[in-house]
Amino acid sequence: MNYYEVAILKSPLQNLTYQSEEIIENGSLVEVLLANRKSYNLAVVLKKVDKPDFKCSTILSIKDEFYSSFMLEIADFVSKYYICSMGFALSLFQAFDKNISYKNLEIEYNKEINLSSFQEEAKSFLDSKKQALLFAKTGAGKTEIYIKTVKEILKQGKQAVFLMPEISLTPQMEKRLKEVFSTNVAIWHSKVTAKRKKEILEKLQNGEIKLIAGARSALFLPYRDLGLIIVDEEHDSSYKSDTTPRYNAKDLAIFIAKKFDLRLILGSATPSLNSFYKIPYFELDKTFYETKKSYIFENSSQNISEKTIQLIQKSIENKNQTIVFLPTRANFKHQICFDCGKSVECPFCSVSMSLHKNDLALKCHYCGFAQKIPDFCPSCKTGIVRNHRVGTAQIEEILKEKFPSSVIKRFDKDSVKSEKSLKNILEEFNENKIDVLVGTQMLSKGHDYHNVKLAVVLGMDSLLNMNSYKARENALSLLLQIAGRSGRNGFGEVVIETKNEEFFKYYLEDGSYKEFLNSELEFRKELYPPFVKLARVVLSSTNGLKVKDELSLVVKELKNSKDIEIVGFGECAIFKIANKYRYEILIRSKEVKPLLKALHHLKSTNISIDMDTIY
Ligand SMILES: Nc1ncnc2c1ncn2[C@@H]1O[C@H](COP(=O)(O)OP(=O)(O)OP(=O)(O)O)[C@@H](O)[C@H]1O
Ligand SMILES: [Zn+2]
Repeated sequence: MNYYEVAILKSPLQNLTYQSEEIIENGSLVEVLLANRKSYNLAVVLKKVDKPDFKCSTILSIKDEFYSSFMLEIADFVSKYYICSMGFALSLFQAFDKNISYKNLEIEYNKEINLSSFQEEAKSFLDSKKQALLFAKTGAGKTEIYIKTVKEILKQGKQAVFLMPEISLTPQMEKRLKEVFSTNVAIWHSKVTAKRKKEILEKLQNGEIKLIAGARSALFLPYRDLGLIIVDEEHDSSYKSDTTPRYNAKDLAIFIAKKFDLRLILGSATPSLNSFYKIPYFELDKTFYETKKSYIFENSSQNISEKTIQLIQKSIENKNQTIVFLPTRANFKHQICFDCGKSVECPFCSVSMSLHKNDLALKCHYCGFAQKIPDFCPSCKTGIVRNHRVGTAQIEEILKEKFPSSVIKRFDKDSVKSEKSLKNILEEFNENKIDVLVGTQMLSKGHDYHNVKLAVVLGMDSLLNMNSYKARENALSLLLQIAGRSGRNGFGEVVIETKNEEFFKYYLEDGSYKEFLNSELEFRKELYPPFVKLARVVLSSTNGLKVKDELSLVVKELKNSKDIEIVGFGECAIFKIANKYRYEILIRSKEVKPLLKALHHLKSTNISIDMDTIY
């Protein structure tokens, strides 16, 4: 009899030992039955072990799929670093199929890529390093540099993966990639249909597909011989998963590239401080097309100022396109009573209900609860409720009123619900059928439309004032990214409504993002990443008293752990979500080892751990 340690897929359970008459290779997918359960579970054989001194169940069947040693090593790292079961870590991956064999097909590429001399210089630098950061101004033409590099890697018979924030996987990008790589490229993200995914996996394994362009999950496909990982817009927080394991695909890409000696290119106009500090970079600060940009600052207390409206009007008259950014969706974020001053809160979460006029409803953006718009304040029953902090829907409404004959559309989670609606709206915008597009963060990411000559940025102050060590970095990089959508070919204007003109103006006009990063490094010394490791522990439960007691215990335990420091603990900024009371503890350490040691010790089903938290 043989004995094997196996990881149960999609399960928080620790690894278990099973027996089998057969010799099973490491990484094989098998079927097992869990004690006390009747349903079958998929599991992965990790290694052969000695006969244990307890009785084992037998492995029921061996499947045709397997996980490569490359995958097993990465999953092992994920489970240790991001603190989850091996079963959860392996569940990130798509297994190999034993029945598909690989053919090394020759590929012909028709489209020539001609880089500018500046782009060539950047590329030479990237070629000279195994892992490097392309710190390239918006509109510098990063994509072109990536494409040329990918071509070379594929010519060597290797594969490449090109990660992008999900929203950048637009028809435009797809078209650009297909022009060069035709059937050798596939797009991969969560909304691709199951049928198409199956087809992609097959073709990736038989050698027809050589390049995958995708969201963070594209990192976990069955690559036979990966030669290059590209992480575009590497600063983007959507690379961080918000469910267990809370990995960051960008950081994981760095780990994989270093561990397996692969080429890695991180790219951004506003690189994260971590990458800037750790990875050798090339600064490309020439845009591909001749461009000129002017910044206009407005300090107004209105939702959108008169002057901004006039600029939009001028832009419309000139037949140019405008984008309007603000960080809040819906009509208004807060409803506050005129009389008693209380805000209308979700009954299940400690957050304000947002006003959605279209649906005649107040909605909670955390749990989805919706209710009728109340006529009077629910607290004092008599006061009239006022609206606060304007959102995209309201700005859309204001602009539609002002410019009735123009086409004004909204680009946010409420208006873009499917891949199809995303494609449609971007296509319309590309074809100049939309005059003004009002949207949230989704607007800022990588779009390349040459007729946008005006970008309006609202609500930056609420981002800058957020209670996070990253608030300045997040606000400034977002502003630069949005500004980068305007005037990509020729002249562009950017209007910023803010009470923090000094900060933004300095780095936009006199200083540079690099200067900002350097000043931020000074500010974070000894205290914050990249100089220390930061982890966030969240305890949550519907039983508010019990979870508070548990918090005290965990804090005590952590205080006794060596070489780590508790930065702070208490109620989460949003104390209640979906009826669960939430407490958090922020921990830091100069070294990763003591931090992981302390975190691995914590045992409770109410705990979730966020290593390298981005909050
Ligand atoms: N070598 C080139 N040949 C032809 N066109 C190019 C070349 N380089 C860049 N361009 C064009 O310049 C524009 C900007 O390029 P791209 O979209 O790659 O910029 P980017 O660096 O990704 O910018 P962002 O950071 O704003 O997303 C695009 O329209 C692209 O087609
Ligand atoms: Zn709620």
